[in-house]
Order: sequence, then structure tokens, then C-alpha cells
Amino acid sequence: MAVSGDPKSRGELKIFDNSDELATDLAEYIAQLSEFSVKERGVFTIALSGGPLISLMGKLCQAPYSKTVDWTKWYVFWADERAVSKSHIDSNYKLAKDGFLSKVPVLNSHIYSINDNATAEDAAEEYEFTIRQLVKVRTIDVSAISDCPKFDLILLCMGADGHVASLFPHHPALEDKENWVTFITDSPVPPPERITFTLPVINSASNVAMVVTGEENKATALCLALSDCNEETDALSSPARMVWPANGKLVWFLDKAVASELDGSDSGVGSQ
Ligand SMILES: O=C(O)[C@H](O)[C@@H](O)[C@H](O)[C@H](O)COP(=O)(O)O
Repeated sequence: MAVSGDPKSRGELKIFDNSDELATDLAEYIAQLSEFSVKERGVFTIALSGGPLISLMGKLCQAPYSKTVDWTKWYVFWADERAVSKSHIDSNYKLAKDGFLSKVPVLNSHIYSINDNATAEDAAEEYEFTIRQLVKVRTIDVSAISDCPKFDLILLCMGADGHVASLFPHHPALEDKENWVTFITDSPVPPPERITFTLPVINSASNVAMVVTGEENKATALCLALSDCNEETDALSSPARMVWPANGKLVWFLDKAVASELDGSDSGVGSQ
């Protein structure tokens, strides 16, 4: 694994030889954050995404983590969800339930899935209301600088177009500063109707992990996501580049294939 260090950083960069090594380190990272949050606050609030993330979290279901993680203190959310039924193949809930949540003893009452019986608009509004209630009772912390919920960890993947959660390049949802959770009905990647955390919420988290693997067609999007934003670059072309937790820590978990176009010395990326 190579980790470069540059003060002009876009977060800590971890590049692994293969997805097995990445999954091992990701499990350790999540377990450590869980332990820290449970010690500090008595709970661990984590938001999941879709894509390859869930299978890469598989090692958390195995020893030693299956025994050492305090699963009863976990509160699970989704950074984005597709407006489909929970049993649908496109459901991020189904992906997480089948591949992860059914294998660890997280309490059912702590799993905050998005309503699959409502329109995307209503489901987004309802999800935000649910999060507001949990902020009121301090299950979710609140960010001192943004008044947004401060999740202990938000896990994101990145699409080949640079999208994260369901925030797509140049989509108006990218500029939503009012809502915590919003909806879209015109996703360029099917299915079209989706619910998503907005950037202010993502950027208020204590920790954000960007997990990007495997496909060389994401290498160019990764370079853009890690490049410095200047007047000549079009800020909205790379949602992933807009992920920058103001008061938190950003870590990139990458494999060699996706990092293949990064130039370690000139790219201006490194550890935070
Ligand atoms: O679409 C979703 O529901 C996501 O949560 C999304 O952010 C996903 O993680 C990326 O799309 C990964 O990219 P691929 O699915 O294209 O690999």
C-alpha cells in the first residue's frame, strides 16, 4: 500500500494492491471508529451507500469484528436510496440487508431505512424528519458549524461520472443548501427516482470514507475528484470533489486499478 503525504491534500489516500487488502483495512477502520464513537458518545451513527461498498464491508461480519464490535450501539442510515421497493434488486437497503446487516447483530430498531411506500419527494421529507428527531434526542450529534447532523461516519462510493450518493454532475441537487435530504426524479443512472443526503450533511460528518475500486473507467473521474478546484475547473462537474468534511476527516480507500492514472508526485493529493 502506498500513502503519499502532501499538505495540499484532498484527504488521506490509501491505495491497495487488491480488494482483499482494501476490505481488511476498511473493516479495521470502521471498527476503530465504532469503538471511538461508542466510548465518546455511547452510540455509532453510520450512513451506507450502494455500489460495491457492501461487499467490501464483508470482513466486518467475520472474526474478530463479529465479536468485538459493539453492534447494539450502531445506528444505521443510508446516504442515498433508490425509490424502489425494499425487495427490489436496485434497493440499497436490500443490498445492505442481504450482504451485511443480516450477518451482524445490529438491532432492527436501529436500522433507519427509507420509506419505500412513498413518492421520492415524500420519502426524502420523511427521512429528514426522522433524522431531525434523532438529532433532538442527541442520538445523532449536531455540527457546531453548520447546524447539520454530524454522522460519525458516512461511507460513499463514486460512479464513473464522479457522482457520490445520488448527487450527479451538474444536477441542481448538488447545490441544495436548505435540505438535509433531497430527492431527484431524473437520475442519469437508472433507476431515475432517488433520495439522497445533500452536500451540507455529507460535509458535516465527523468522518467520510470514499471507497472506489476496481474499474479503470473510474480512474479519470478519480483524478478530477482529487484535483484542486480553480477558476478554470467546472466545480459542478465532479460531485466527488465537492466532498470535503469541514470539521471532519476524509479518507479514500482505493485499489490500484482505479488509482492507475494518479501521479503521486504531481497530483497534489496525499494524507490529511
Ligand atoms: O447509486 C447509488 O445508490 C450509490 O449509493 C452510488 O453512490 C454508488 O455507490 C455508486 O454508484 C458506485 O458506483 P457504481 O455503482 O457505478 O460502481
